[in-house]
Amino acid sequence: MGSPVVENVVIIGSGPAGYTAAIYAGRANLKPVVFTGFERGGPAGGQLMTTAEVENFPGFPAGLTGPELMERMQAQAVRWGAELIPEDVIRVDLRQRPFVLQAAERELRAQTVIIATGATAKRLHLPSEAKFWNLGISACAICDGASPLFRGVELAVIGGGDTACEEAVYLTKYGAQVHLLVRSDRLRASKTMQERVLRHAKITVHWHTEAVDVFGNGTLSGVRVRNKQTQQEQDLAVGGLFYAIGHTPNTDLFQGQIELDATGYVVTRPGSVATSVPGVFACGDVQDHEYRQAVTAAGTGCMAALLAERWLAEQDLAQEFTAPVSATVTPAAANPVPEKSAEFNPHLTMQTGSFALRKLYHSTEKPLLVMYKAPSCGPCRSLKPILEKMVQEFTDQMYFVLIDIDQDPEIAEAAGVTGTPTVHLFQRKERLQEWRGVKSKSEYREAIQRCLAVTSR
Ligand SMILES: Cc1cc2nc3c(=O)[nH]c(=O)nc-3n(C[C@H](O)[C@H](O)[C@H](O)COP(=O)(O)OP(=O)(O)OC[C@H]3O[C@@H](n4cnc5c(N)ncnc54)[C@H](O)[C@@H]3O)c2cc1C
Repeated sequence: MGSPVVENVVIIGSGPAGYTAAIYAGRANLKPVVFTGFERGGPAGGQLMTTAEVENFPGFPAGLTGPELMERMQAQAVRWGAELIPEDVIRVDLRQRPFVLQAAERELRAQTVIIATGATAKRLHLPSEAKFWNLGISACAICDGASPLFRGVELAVIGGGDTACEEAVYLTKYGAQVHLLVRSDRLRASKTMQERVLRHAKITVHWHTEAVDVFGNGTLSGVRVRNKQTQQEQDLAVGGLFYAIGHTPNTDLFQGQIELDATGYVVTRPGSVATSVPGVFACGDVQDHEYRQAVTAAGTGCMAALLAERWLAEQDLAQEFTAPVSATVTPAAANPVPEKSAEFNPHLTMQTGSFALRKLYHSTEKPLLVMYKAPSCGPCRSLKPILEKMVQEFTDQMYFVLIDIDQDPEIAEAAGVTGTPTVHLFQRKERLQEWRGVKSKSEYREAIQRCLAVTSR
């Protein structure tokens, strides 16, 4: 047996930093491999998958949505030969060479590693937070704001920076009134953003205010807040609470193997993206607590790929691949679920819309997997092709129905959907399982296999 393949460069993460590194490494004929991430450090595509409008990325004068921008970057990386693996890296060994990276379904060896794992939204850990997580509390207004739970009710956002302000403005589309809870007497957001918030008729800013706990009956019905100056507490009746309180760098994988600073960010050399381990480079938010922008992440992604290329050449380790540049982007699944509901055809495994769901719920004996998504939900965009691909393993043995909660709010409400993505697995009208958020592919697959095993008995 020959020795296993050693990759030139493996990139961990698929935000602006990871995809830019992939574009540059691809153009250098290094055939980069990208672990896009899945669940552990946020969705594939990174933080911009949870934002509605990106208006400051150069080259798009009219702005575009975060998911659109990330789809474009992904397409460009694929065009230059990057191989995308939709898995989380769960372990790395940077002490041996080649470096070893362990993911859910494979182990890779690499001459160079580019860390582009970004950052994850922080939680407050209020006493009753876990009870209402996804039942009224969310860390992503852009993903969950459109859910029926939040329509026409009062909502609260915690935070005083750009994210909090952006989310408060966004939520005014759905909520009756939005309360912005700010710990100090000022907003840290950009001037333009501050003005939009302070002038908005549907936003009330509560200064010197912190959340103490949350309450409700099944779903969230309020938040107890304390005025930090007077120590007085009061209940704010809200049906939704959104956290926008900052991020933690996704570096737990690298603890003890590369130099991290006191807050967990990767330390890179001044003016460079080289880390304390030669051949390992870090780019984007994982090494930047100052700028944290898509364009700076992309800029450092470029630097990481150029330095990786240089390092491979110096060590005489580069293997060049001259694969033809593909003209088109490969869709994630060969037969994606149609986005709009067509006429119901029971012979198709993939279905869309409430009519198909009602029909199949009442008539089929086969396992029925239902995914609820929202148009602006980035994690939904990552999960949908993964489920589509997985469902193809069970073609004709099951059904998969996609519900857009914006188009079919009644059925989402009847199903108790409080955030997206939510996935339900039914068999013979019985709901066997519910998943909120993105889970590992094996979780969905194993549940379907259990269903099919029962059917065949
Ligand atoms: C709500 C919001 C709005 C924003 N709006 C703007 C804006 O308008 N303009 C702007 O310039 N910036 C904006 N930003 C900031 C911008 O999103 C970030 O600066 C940028 O996404 C950072 O890119 P990144 O590639 O470093 O990391 P991220 O975008 O955080 O991507 C990290 C990637 O790493 C992956 N990952 C993590 N752990 C693992 C693992 N163990 N294995 C495999 N993969 C892993 C994740 O899945 C993800 O793909 C916004 C951020 C937020 C939250």
